Amino acid sequence: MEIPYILTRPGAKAPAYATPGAAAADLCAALDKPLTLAPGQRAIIPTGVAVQLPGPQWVALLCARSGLAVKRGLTLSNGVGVIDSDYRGEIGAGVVNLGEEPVTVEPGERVAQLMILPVAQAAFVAAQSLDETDRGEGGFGSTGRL
Ligand SMILES: O=c1ccn([C@H]2C[C@H](O)[C@@H](COP(=O)(O)OP(=O)(O)OP(=O)(O)O)O2)c(=O)[nH]1
Repeated sequence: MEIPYILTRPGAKAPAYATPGAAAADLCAALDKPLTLAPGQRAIIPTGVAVQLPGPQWVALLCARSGLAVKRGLTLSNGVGVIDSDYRGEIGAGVVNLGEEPVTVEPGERVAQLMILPVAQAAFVAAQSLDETDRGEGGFGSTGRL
């Protein structure tokens, strides 16, 4: 499938799959100078990319890059970003430094990855009861640790 995009800032980079067959395309920091986040500090990093999804049956999910998160402590402050199909603005990466050291993001550095997925347009229907399952209401670790 083709996803039209525009670059909204000078120096912005197009979304790009790091390897053929990768599930998500990397987005880069459209910064004009390095940005340093202190431990615990949050920021919105502009990506300089706006996309046009084909319609409401599609969503783009903005996900953390695991290396950045695991090695340097920089992850997405909102967990996963939901990019609605009707959104035409620049995609921003809300980040937080969860580490104990300052983290510097360089201009052009890959900061997040964008995954395109089909999505169900569900109708939520109020009901009197829900059908029974083996799990029932068990959750939050109800099956134990091992
Ligand atoms: O990490 C993100 C998450 C969202 N967005 C953009 C695209 C999305 O379509 C829009 C709104 O996101 P969301 O619905 O999560 O925001 P909200 O906090 O519920 O506010 P809104 O009232 O704008 O829906 O913001 C981003 O650029 N990056």
